[in-house]
Amino acid sequence: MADKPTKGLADVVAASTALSDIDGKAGRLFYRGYDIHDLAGRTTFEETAHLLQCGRLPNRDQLAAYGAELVGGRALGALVEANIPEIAEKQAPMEALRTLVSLAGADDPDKDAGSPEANLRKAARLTAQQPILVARYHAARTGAAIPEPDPGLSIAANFLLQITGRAADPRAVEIFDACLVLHADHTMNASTFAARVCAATLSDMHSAVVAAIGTLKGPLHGGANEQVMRTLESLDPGSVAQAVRDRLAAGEKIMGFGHRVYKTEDPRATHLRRMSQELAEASGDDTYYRMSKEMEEVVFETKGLYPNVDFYAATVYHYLGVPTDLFTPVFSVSRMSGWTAHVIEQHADNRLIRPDSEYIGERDQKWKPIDER
Ligand SMILES: CC(=O)SCCNC(=O)CCNC(=O)[C@H](O)C(C)(C)COP(=O)(O)OP(=O)(O)OC[C@H]1O[C@@H](n2cnc3c(N)ncnc32)[C@H](O)[C@@H]1OP(=O)(O)O
Ligand SMILES: O=C([O-])CC(=O)C(=O)O
Repeated sequence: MADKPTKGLADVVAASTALSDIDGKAGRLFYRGYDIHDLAGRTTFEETAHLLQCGRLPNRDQLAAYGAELVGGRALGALVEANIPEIAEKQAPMEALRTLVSLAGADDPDKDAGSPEANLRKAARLTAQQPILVARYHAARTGAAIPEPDPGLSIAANFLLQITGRAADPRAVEIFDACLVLHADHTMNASTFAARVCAATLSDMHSAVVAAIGTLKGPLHGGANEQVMRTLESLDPGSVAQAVRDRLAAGEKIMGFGHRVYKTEDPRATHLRRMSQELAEASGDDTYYRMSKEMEEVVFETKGLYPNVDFYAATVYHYLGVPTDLFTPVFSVSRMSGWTAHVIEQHADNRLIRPDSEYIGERDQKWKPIDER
């Protein structure tokens, strides 16, 4: 007989990884041994993606080569191009991305290859294409003319350009770039685990990240950042504390709070809170930031819960001009770098992931013909 399961696999070690590490008690996060506090604001998203996918922080030559690969990888394939308009009309953003990335698998020049070299090329292309897919989806549904990707711009600068239609100011680009760095990888979170389960059957990288996108979408995971903004929009700025207390008393969860691993402040939230405050003050209307601070105080006072990465990311994206329903797609733009690195790592030392289950159903049932049931 199987052991009792741990509900939600809490504390179960499901994989070995050299990609990221969390100290949940101390509130620390590391990518390949580098403290997130040393990376955020000092290392670009491109450098971070190289660190995760290629194993080291790049020197100038390596970064130039990887950057050129990313710029070259931005071009979308024919099948994706042909289907963007209809998908934008019929699917919500995360559903659309799930479909478009699946189609991108059919367009990929390495689609029939699973070698380590092909996986690295696919990882770069997927990382390059994800922001373009979000922007092209948004343009198709709004009918807006979208600037062409600018080969001279970083992923962060190009994304803000394509989403808002104008060149973002350099500080906004720095902040958005740091957001991408902060969201890039996070040990065995649900979407990464989904990607690794898929990859461990020796399925291909596109299939694995499609599983991950579908998993990130849920409001208990990446979908929480959109819900945080919806909550802020639903509250009266004058009665935030009482409304949050009422919701908690009614047994509701407040999105953007709590975490399976962190028992103290999520180190990413420390950066995002600061960025949210800076952007709020620069915008001349800090209402949502002040409401967020009040929510944070009440949730801590009432439940002892800290904000997670999704809480202040919501107002940061809002102040940067990202539409609310694209917040989770923005998360996927960053996490694509981590998912693909995990697929590479899984394929490099693979064993099928197949846990056991505890049977809790009926036993010794007596079969009857259909007319006697
Ligand atoms: C990128 C990310 O994925 S970060 C997480 C994003 N998700 C969210 O912000 C959604 C809100 N938060 C949650 O639902 C949870 O805290 C999770 C999913 C993040 C972690 O879940 P778990 O580790 O399974 O904790 P679980 O949901 O069992 O919560 C434990 C207790 O804290 C409470 N709790 C946890 N989070 C919250 C919350 N946000 N608001 C109110 N109560 C909460 C639960 O109700 C539960 O209380 P109980 O023991 O009295 O029943
Ligand atoms: O680790 C988790 O469970 C969720 C999370 O914070 C992330 O994926 O960034």
